[in-house]
Amino acid sequence: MGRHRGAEPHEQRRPRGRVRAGAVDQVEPKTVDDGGSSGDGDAAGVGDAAAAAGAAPGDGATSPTTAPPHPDGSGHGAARTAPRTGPTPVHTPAQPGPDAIASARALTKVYGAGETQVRALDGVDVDLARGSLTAVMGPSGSGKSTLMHCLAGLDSPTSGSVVVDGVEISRMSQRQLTKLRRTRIGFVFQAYNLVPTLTAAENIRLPLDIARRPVDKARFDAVVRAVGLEDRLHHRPSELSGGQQQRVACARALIAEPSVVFADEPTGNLDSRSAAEVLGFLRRSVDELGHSVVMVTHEPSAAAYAHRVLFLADGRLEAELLHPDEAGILAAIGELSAARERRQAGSTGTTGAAGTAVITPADGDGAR
Ligand SMILES: Nc1ncnc2c1ncn2[C@@H]1O[C@H](COP(=O)(O)OP(=O)(O)OP(=O)(O)O)[C@@H](O)[C@H]1O
Repeated sequence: MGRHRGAEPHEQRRPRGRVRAGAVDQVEPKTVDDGGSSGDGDAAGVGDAAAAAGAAPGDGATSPTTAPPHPDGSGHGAARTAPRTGPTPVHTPAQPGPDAIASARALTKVYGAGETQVRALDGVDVDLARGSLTAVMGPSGSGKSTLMHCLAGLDSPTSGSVVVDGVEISRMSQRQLTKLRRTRIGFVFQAYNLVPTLTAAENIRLPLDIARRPVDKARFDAVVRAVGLEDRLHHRPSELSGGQQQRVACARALIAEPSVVFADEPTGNLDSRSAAEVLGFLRRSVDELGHSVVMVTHEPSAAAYAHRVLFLADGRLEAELLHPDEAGILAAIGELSAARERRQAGSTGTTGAAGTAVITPADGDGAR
């Protein structure tokens, strides 16, 4: 996946400080079996419709503003006053507070059994703030998608609890989870998952149509305006660029006013300009429309749009970074990776490169 070099998301102020990461003991074997995983097809109320191929960027569509206004941690445009810090351990209270839109406690997910067993999540405690954009990063196989799927009710945890908007979902039946996803959760996937035979407007309305809920015209117009698709509403996905298709998917995720939107690599298929448009929209949907968004990404430039970045490694929450910018995220990835290498070298008794690793996105730690 190429790196995005879109519009600078915000004023850059590089965080400083040392990593005080939590323990990450070892790399688990990465084995894929059929764990009855995610994606039961109704996530966005549209099944798993094949995405139309993204067309070239720069097609003249109305572009949403590309830069988030104030990614300062306050989330609502206040002047940044707090000094920035580097990544720090994640301290999660015993009970989720009212500000949490989604929470996990002791969240564990084990796939398979015996020698092929994989502990994809290993006791994750986290609160995701209401009215905030949270990015989840980590090396490939660290458990990002599994965490998102468990939080979104797409996958069932092996143990632990998940609360979404005040409702405990980890022991819900499939029927209850389906209803929850339709009513409280919005999804944006890397592959757009638009229905190719429907127009943009019909795709946006689909979750409401499936739920047999009326379309509030004012809400529809506001969402369409926010994603800048007023002049593309009657086009089918194949007539839209990749960025436009993903903006349709974002509008579809938001039309039903979900409690929280989960976005899995939403810019993974996009060029830098389209990525900036989509990320700018996701950020504005939080800052201006009051939504809550959780986004899995490998891209430091994408994570820089978030209020908070969570770093996963080996199924555990390793650290978090508040008030992130791209340089600070890159620095954090390097520090966390070096700390892991030091721990591994310590546990195996080897010496040498530990502590000297320089990790770039292309190295696959935090970015593919
Ligand atoms: N259905 C499954 N069956 C068996 N193992 C699985 C399954 N789904 C995920 N895993 C394993 O769980 C671990 C975490 O996977 P997950 O997809 O959550 O990681 P990720 O951080 O999202 O990775 P990537 O960045 O590569 O998408 C990996 O070792 C993966 O191989």
